[in-house]
Amino acid sequence: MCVILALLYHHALTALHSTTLLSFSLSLSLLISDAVLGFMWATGQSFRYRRVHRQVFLENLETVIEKKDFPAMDVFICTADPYKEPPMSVVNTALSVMAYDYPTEKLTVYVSDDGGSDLTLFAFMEAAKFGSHWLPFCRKNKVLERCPDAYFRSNHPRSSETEQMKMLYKSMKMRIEKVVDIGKVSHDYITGERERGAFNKWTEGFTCQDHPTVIQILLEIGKDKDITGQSMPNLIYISRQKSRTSPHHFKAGALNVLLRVSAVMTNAPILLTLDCDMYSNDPQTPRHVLCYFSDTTISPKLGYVQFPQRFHGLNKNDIYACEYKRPCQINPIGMDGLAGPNYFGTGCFFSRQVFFGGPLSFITPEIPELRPDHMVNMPIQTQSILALAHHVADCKYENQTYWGSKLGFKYGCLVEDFYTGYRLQTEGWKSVFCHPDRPAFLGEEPINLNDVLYQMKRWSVGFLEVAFSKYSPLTFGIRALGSIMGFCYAYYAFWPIVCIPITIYSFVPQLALLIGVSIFPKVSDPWFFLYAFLFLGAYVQDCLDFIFAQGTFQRWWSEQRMWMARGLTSYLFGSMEYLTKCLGIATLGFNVTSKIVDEEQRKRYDQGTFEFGVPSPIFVPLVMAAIINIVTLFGGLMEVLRGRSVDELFVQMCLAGFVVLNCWPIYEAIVLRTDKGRMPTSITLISTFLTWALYAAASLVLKI
Ligand SMILES: O=c1ccn([C@@H]2O[C@H](COP(=O)(O)OP(=O)(O)O[C@H]3O[C@H](CO)[C@@H](O)[C@H](O)[C@H]3O)[C@@H](O)[C@H]2O)c(=O)[nH]1
Ligand SMILES: [Mn+2]
Repeated sequence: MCVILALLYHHALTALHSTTLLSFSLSLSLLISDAVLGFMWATGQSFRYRRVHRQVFLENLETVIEKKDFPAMDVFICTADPYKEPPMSVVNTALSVMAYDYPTEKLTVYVSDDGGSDLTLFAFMEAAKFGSHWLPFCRKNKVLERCPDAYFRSNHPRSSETEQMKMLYKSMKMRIEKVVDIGKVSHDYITGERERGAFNKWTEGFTCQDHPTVIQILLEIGKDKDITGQSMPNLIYISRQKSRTSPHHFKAGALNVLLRVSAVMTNAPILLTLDCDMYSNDPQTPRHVLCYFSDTTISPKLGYVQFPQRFHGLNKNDIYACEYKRPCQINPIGMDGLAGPNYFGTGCFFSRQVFFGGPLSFITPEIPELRPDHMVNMPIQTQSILALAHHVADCKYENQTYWGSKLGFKYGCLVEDFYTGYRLQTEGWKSVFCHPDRPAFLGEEPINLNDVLYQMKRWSVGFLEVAFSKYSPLTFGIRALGSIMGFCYAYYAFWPIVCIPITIYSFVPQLALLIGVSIFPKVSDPWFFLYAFLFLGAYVQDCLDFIFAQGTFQRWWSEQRMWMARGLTSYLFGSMEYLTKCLGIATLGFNVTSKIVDEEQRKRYDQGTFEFGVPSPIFVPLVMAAIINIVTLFGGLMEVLRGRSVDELFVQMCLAGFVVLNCWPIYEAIVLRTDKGRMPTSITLISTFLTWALYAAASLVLKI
């Protein structure tokens, strides 16, 4: 803290004593940059005060609550587009939770299809049939991997029974993929009358933005049995009504419809929200959660139990730093000692109560059937229940209600998860971070750079929406949660503004060097040690934190590289998009991340090669930085060869050298590679031109 303050003081002093406009603006830009970095450092400290590691003792659970008293659970799975989120993968996710080691008659799986696609519905009809074989198979063989795809990919025991299962799985997969390929469910794929009826809703004029509600009960507790005669869990397909004239609030809107429909149909006190690609990797997970919900020392205020997002299929060095170790695994431990971790949007078990006001201030929903204490005592297929379910899924239902503001998941932010969790905590709810050794859920991350950067751009916009809303963590948050917890949320909400220092440090000292100005202290100057200390201190600490959390050095290197890259791309574009939104020029949308995998891309990804390929504008600032830094490095070397002292340019050259080291894959993609993932020539040309223009402008300013 002292060193950071000293540095800021140094910048302020140089700015005040500067004699020209140029040196004043240079010092000012450094002052702003370091102030932002200092702010991030300071708020980041809040994750270090009270770290808590929790452990459950599953063997004691049934001494506290008997199995017959286990609460019912409703699972929500969201999907939004059959072409970006293959129905086969959604089906796998659903099957993995349907097969939970939990009384099946207490389990309901709701699938929300925002894509309004008959392909997804078809896939789930197939899944319902396959499930009646899969569930008893898992129980009997005590299978750990209950996601069929993961199971058959893994090293499973071979027997005639598993082979038979595999055949069944493959034939289901083939049918689903065929239907998705053709793009429509043709008649020969539909077997029963009931099924045909379901597809009748897809009439002329049914589009994903404009269609009536579809609710289809695919499996019903008590009625549908698996092949051994045991009850199947409920499996319910929902595609809420959509209309071009009503806002649908993206995922938060979908979840609120699920909240209401499930209240009408099953009203389980515990809910699990899952993204369509996050399959369960451990059938014991609901029992872990019960350990917390039945712990009377924490339970009255316990709002949710969050599991970390963990991913499968990352390459060895995780080149795009998609493991998100810090936000998903390290920081929540720090928040757990305070009010508890933030909500990640997936892998989170809620108490239904939290969606109806604070722990001490219940807010009554419009109709009594939605109350969390309402008892459902009719079968879900009852006419009146179905009618009410359709009613609450209507796109106009929420008009003039508290949904999205005081009830349910909160609207108005592209990271509805972060915002909702934050608001729940400010209402007084606590949360718990549950991080067992065996990952409870495994998800997917994009494997090409463009998708990775745009995903982070969406988050950046969302974070800024929270940062500058009336619920800003720095004002409202600190008041409601206390300063340390408020800082934790501020750290995330203001995260995208690191684009300011990153952009400045990638261009300004370099341009200065190219026009011959030295802006950092000489090596012989005592202020130099300040720089050396801060740089080494920050990087070494960062690296150690990462490695102590079971990380590797290479993955840390990727992470710090992507931090830099995101600063120039996602955060920068996100901040600009947020600004244009504030000015009323643009409207924001939730672009679903594609989960489709191109085989060639997958191969390159597995080899650890960066994937550019598409001429995307988001690459431009990144390539510009790569170009200017390498030019600066050579320019600096020339200067030194011509006799200028290294002393003066040392810091600037080190900085350029460090960026060049990080940008190595970009130079490769521009110059050396010939595969489809190389840098598109148009991006290289545009970036070169813009870099040159920047340099020309900078030299012009200097002449004035
Ligand atoms: O209009 C929409 C848009 C998205 N989704 C679903 O939301 C989930 C997350 O979407 P994805 O494109 O995978 O976003 P990610 O960036 O990978 O997701 C992270 O960030 C989101 C917020 O931006 C959170 O909602 C997620 O839980 C979190 O994993 C998916 O299951 C989608 O099907 C909907 O249901 N309706
Ligand atoms: Mn996702």
